[in-house]
Amino acid sequence: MRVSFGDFDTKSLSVDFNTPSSCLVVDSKYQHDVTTFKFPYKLPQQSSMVVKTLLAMPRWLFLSSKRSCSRERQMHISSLQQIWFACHMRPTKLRIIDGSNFLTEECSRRFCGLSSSPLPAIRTFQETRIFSTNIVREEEEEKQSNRAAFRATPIIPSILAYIEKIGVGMRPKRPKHAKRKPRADFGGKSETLDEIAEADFFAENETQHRLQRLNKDRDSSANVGKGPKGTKKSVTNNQEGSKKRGAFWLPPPPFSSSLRIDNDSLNDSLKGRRVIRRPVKLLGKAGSLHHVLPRESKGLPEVAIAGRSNVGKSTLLNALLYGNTDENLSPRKYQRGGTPDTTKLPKGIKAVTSSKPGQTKELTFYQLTADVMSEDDAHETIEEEGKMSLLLVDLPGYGFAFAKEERTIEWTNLMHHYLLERRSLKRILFLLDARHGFKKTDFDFLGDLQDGLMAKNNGKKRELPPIQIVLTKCDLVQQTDLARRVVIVKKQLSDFLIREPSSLPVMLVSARAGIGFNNVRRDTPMGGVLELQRELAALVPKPQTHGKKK
Ligand SMILES: Nc1nc2c(ncn2[C@@H]2O[C@H](COP(=O)(O)OP(=O)(O)OP(=O)(O)O)[C@@H](O)[C@H]2O)c(=O)[nH]1
Ligand SMILES: [Mg+2]
Repeated sequence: MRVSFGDFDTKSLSVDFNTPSSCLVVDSKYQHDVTTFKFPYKLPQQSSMVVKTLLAMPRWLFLSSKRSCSRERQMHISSLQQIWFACHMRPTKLRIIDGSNFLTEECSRRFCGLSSSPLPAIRTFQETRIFSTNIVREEEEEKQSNRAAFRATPIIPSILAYIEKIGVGMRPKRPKHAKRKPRADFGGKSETLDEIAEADFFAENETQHRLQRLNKDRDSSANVGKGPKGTKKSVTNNQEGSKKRGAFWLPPPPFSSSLRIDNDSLNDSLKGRRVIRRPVKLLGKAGSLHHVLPRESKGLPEVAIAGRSNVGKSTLLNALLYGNTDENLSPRKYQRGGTPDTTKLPKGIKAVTSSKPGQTKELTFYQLTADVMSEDDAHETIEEEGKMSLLLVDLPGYGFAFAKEERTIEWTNLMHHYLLERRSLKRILFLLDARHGFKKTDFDFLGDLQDGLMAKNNGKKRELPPIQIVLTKCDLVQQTDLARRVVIVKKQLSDFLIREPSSLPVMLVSARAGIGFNNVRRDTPMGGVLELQRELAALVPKPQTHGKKK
């Protein structure tokens, strides 16, 4: 009996399949090729050579796969299974194993009880089957113990309170007959300090605009607008206005489209200034080391969004740039989940997202710029005082992707080069699916980066930019589980990194369009995106303002 570790591509077909084997382990990254292109479509026209090799195929086929494989992928697998049965003289057992541990010599030991010595130990089919039953049991036990360990993780009250405050994650179900909590009154007293500040901001902002309009319409000498009486009345009206809007939120510059900075908590150098956002600019794309990356600039900090394929990188990028709204939602829903940001999207400037892993195949650079203008006392813009810019970089994913292997190698090399060499890179947002946390591929990726850094260092001290963990798809996880996940992820990261991990907080987001509002909490439309915007805005250098107004 022999074990073959097959790639299933044409080259290894000739190598592996010419020697009859009893077990074949297939790497999941080739499944796409196998099932879509090679077998189902080419088989009828194939020469007898392929049929011969198929007949010589093993009795056991191990297809590695994600547990939650997509329907499309399940169909591929089942079509392969049918062909397998059709072409095989003997019944073949097909098992789908978790994609994280395969194609290693270890795999042969674990699944078939074969040694990894040059010639695998001879075992009968029967023995292998018995062994594999044990393994199924072991796997099940391992899963259960993992689940138990997760449940046993303590929930830290401050983390849970933060999660509830920003409104991400699924809230615990209300018992059937329990009383519904009264809804927050947006115009009235808000729950947190931030919300009060935001409510005041909108109320005041609108008052000022209204007064400006009034002033223009009427005679400029009229006593309208600045009197305490007039202001009071307008504020009440505006509170009703913000009530109608359904929700309010205040993205920091440069994420906001038009903002007058009156708030004391913001940087002093911006106080009394107006920030006007320009349309997002696509600075460039690069898919391999042969392509030229956009030039680095001193005052232009960069933030890279990295993570496994399909973890939600591009969706998060769009949410950061444009808010997590969806124009396709019905007007009512749009209004409810909407944001004050009315930036019109220029064509081609939104990152393409897909449920199929491997959608983004190039590093894509999006530049966000906002002009800082000074204003006179009547709130009329006078002159430009500077710019605030940030570069957000959408990276392709690692792990399984629907793409040719050469292509994935190219983009992985480029990603490593970019992350290790780029000096203006100020932060790596390391995205993890909140349902799964760290997976083996994540550690592999981080490990490769650390190795690359050590090899490059040659005695000189250079470090990776701070890595900030962002848990995505939080809308699919219970809030208590999110709190546990934060604790586990933090510990895993500090255990893994050679250096001390940065003290940056773990961010929680739910970036899917329209989601943060309807599914999560009525008064927080952003599903954690706003918090991340605030975190990133702190990286942007404030312009040196030299206006008349100080
Ligand atoms: N429920 C939910 N789904 C999300 C969220 N973020 C992303 N998704 C979905 O996840 C899928 C993948 O999203 P992408 O943004 O394309 O993922 P990616 O990491 O850019 O993937 P690649 O470009 O292939 O590396 C899409 O179907 C999104 O709608 C989220 O916060 N909640
Ligand atoms: Mg993408």
